[in-house]
Amino acid sequence: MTRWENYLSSAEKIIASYNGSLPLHHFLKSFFKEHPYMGGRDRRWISQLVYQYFRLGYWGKSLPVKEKIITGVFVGETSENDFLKAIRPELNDKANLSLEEKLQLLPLPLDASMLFPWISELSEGIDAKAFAEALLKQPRLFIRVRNDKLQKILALLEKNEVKYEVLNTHTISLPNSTKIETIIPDKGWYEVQDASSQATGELFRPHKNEQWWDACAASGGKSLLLKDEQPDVRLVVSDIRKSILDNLQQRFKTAGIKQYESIVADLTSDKLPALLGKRKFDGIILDAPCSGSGTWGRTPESISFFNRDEIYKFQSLQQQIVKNVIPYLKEGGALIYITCSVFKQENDQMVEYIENISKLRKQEGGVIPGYDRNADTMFAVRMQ
Ligand SMILES: C[S@@+](CC[C@H](N)C(=O)[O-])C[C@H]1O[C@@H](n2cnc3c(N)ncnc32)[C@H](O)[C@@H]1O
Repeated sequence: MTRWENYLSSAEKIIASYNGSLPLHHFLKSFFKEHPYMGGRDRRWISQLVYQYFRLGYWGKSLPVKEKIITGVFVGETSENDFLKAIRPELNDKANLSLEEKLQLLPLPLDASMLFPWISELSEGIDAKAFAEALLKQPRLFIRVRNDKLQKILALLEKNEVKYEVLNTHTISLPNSTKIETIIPDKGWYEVQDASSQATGELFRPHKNEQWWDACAASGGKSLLLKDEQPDVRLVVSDIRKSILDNLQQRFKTAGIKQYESIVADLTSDKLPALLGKRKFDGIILDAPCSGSGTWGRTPESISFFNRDEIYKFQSLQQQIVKNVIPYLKEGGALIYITCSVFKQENDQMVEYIENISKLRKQEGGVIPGYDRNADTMFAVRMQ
């Protein structure tokens, strides 16, 4: 067997044994631990083959796994590569064709609903074809520039010959494989944060001395965005998981942010008043637990294992959380409702729900498409 046939056979084995219960990158990690003779290059290629297989979603279920892997590499890679050269040279010769042209050459037709079978559930404003086809490609890595370090960061990227793109004064798009932490040693200069996630911050607009609550803070991506916009907000962060708030603490320390209060809280619990007392906030960021369907370009295995009923489980959790959180908003205060979902049940229908149960009205926002720049697709609205 050649090296390339070995890669293909390992990828087939991994796909046959993977059942979706662990994230694929964890599963691959333990697979490679059990096969320590595989070097870095082997691991990269095998992982890529497995990911390209899952990027095709429901397409080609009747084909042998091997054929689906080869097709995944053919449609997903934009240039000639050693794998196709060795395994299917006639496809390698066509690797530079456009996606449209490549789709004409496939053994079976491929449309958006095969790549993403829940097209009818998409939020208003999402271009279904563009969204689904973007799933074929690995998303980019994005950083948010902090402390006016744009020029210094660009100089380092150029020195390291990284092909970057500056999207705006604080967002840089980078190849996914960029080892950013070795290129920019000072972690205070930037945050790794998806371009669409960065864009949610445009809705915050905090003022000096205001009191804000990041209610599902996790490791603090949105809180850091808020504090960088207005360092003088008084901030409360909470999450149901203590461990993730420990990560937040570490991240805040690195970013030089000291003033904030951290609370472990289950937002579905009736114990919330005991934790928050009579406080009222000028702004609440509710980055709700959700399906994560807007980020499946990074975890394409999710498409093969997702069950549609889960959308409604998330919607019901979001309704419960929203109902408990809104009473803590001051009269005239702003609720920033965010998800990284593309489903209308978690987005548009939640806005309707909030308007039905409260005096809050949507002021601005909606879907933040990521498919035009190889980023996640998110949803963010400002309600007041
Ligand atoms: C989308 S993530 C938040 C991401 C974060 N805002 C950021 O920018 O990095 C949602 C968070 O909600 C938390 N969560 C889930 N269920 C919860 C609940 N019942 N009460 C409070 N937090 C919850 C999860 O632990 C998770 O960290």
